[in-house]
Amino acid sequence: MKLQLQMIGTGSAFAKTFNNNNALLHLKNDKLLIDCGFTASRALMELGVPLEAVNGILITHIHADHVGGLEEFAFRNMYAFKRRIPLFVPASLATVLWEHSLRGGLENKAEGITSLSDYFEVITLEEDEPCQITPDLTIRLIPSVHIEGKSSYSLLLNDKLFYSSDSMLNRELLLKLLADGCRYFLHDCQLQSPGMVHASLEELLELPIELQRNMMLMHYTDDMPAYIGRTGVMSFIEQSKTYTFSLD
Ligand SMILES: O=c1ccn([C@@H]2O[C@@H]3COP(=O)(O)O[C@H]3[C@H]2O)c(=O)[nH]1
Ligand SMILES: [Zn+2]
Ligand SMILES: [Zn+2]
Repeated sequence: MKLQLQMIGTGSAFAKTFNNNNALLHLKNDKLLIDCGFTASRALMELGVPLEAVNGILITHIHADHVGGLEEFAFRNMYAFKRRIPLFVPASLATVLWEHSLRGGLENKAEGITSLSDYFEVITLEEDEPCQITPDLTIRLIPSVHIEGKSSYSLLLNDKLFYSSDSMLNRELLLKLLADGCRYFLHDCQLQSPGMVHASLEELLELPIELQRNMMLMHYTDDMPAYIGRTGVMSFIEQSKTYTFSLD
């Protein structure tokens, strides 16, 4: 299948000239948002995509640039669109997402609203088990190394496209995926070393060239333009542009 992927934002958590690093998948009958940060609804509006067109959301981990927009989606789906859309959440994060992030704004005991399931059709995803999202798209959660002691996940789409979300570099994993036939790698990239909780450009430039050839960089800081031409054969994925990936 041909996957149409549009980054509604490609910025790091604190970027101001780029939106939060969130992706919109334009599927045959669905629009699935991968992560929903605090800039997501404005980014969609600027792209001319009505909030109502998004009929599924997948969350990779609990940082505001990945979940900070969920409250608006919850309220608008409940009160304006009167529907519950699927929310794909890693099983390890389902309780935490409600208890530690969303409950403060969304709980309304007077109306009997006490859980995430009141707003969304919560579908929990298990690690390393492919989940059939649509008839022609599966997504597998791969635990990522991001913040010690906090669960976070990278994604593998149809075994062909790796989407790191937020992760430090895991060279062995990337090499194994490449050997197993993965064709595209979208990786977060901290332009200045050290990468801290992300992969740094310096580390990514040390990967075997056959991996770098298939690598697109995302989750970058505002000074990204100064790095154009300094990423070897790797390219920056551009905010707003729709890319087509062949996942057959
Ligand atoms: O132990 C920590 C925790 C957080 N941070 C910063 O906060 C940001 C949160 O979103 P992010 O995961 O996109 O990027 C993170 C980093 O920029 C960090 O440098 N070290
Ligand atoms: Zn992030
Ligand atoms: Zn993060």
